[in-house]
Amino acid sequence: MTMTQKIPATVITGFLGAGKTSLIRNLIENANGKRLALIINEFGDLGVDGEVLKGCGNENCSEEDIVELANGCICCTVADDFLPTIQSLLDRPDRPDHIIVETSGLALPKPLVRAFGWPEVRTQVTVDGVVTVIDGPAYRDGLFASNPDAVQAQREADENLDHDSPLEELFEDQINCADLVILNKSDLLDEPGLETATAEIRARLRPSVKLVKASHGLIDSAVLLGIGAAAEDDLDIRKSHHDGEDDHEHDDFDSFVLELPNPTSIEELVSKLKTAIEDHGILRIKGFIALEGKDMRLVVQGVGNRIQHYFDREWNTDEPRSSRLVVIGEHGLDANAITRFLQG
Ligand SMILES: Nc1nc2c(ncn2[C@@H]2O[C@H](COP(=O)(O)OP(=O)(O)OP(=O)(O)O)[C@@H](O)[C@H]2O)c(=O)[nH]1
Repeated sequence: MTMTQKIPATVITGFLGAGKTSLIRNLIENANGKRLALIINEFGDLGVDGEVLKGCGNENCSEEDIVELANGCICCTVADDFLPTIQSLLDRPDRPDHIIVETSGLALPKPLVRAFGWPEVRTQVTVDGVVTVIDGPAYRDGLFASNPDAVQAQREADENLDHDSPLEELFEDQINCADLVILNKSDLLDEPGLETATAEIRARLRPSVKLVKASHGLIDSAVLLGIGAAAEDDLDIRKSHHDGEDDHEHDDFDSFVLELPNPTSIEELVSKLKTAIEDHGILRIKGFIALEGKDMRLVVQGVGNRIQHYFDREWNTDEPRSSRLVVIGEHGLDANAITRFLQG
């Protein structure tokens, strides 16, 4: 009797805008004939990542193979969202060769990996590897480091406090869970910057964890897939700040969707967005813009103060030509002020 082989699944994690979607897009295009199924979880409900990936139009991964989970962070909705989704992929007559799960940039990977250990899943699927994508320039600029002054002040006020910043905690949870870490956006770091970042990150990883550099998520699929970690079996070595907690919240972060009047100039739009990002400490901004007089849809991607934009396709006749952006930042983001400024 032959045993049915478990389907390998790769969990892709990494902070907002680190390059997870770019990595997956590249993987789809270089899958060497493997049929991939994607489960995409995004913070903010515009579904930008799903749209970008569906835009690939690749036979290794058709639109039906892409499932979007938009009800909040996957780590909090595993039972309601993730498990039924995995089950429905497994019930298909044409099962995928490999499942890729893109978590939202704010998700803790460990609760998701734990879900793969649930009895109904573990007999059929195994976590081939947890891949953590790091935004190189954001790391260099200290986004994930705790603020030493603030920590000292807290320590003096109460020595029992958890001293880490929310961004640092999340970063640590994401790298602690990894089997493979990708230092992405290498093109934006100089050689000494790359060396420093590599050495510092290396020192924080378990010895068995591989660290590779990449630009635009370009990684050989042979490095990415086939790690064979069975991560669901060794959760204990993957330390989390939330170990022992039944539940956790994402209330360190806020997000909202903003509708803009359709702009007439890309340059003006980008300059306004940059001002808003700087004035309000926005971490991530992305969405679709209907530029006046253009039949193409404009995709806007902002990570920190870096903004990219490109036309991806013509507007469909049955969709409203409107301009909508999702805005994400740390808790306390002033949605009203940002909206007033960008709509004005
Ligand atoms: N210069 C440079 N830009 C990159 C690189 N990788 C990704 N980007 C850009 O960074 C932005 C965010 O990339 P995504 O792949 O959408 O990042 P993500 O991690 O999926 O983002 P979220 O799903 O919002 O967390 C896009 O504008 C990308 O084109 C890179 O290696 N170098």
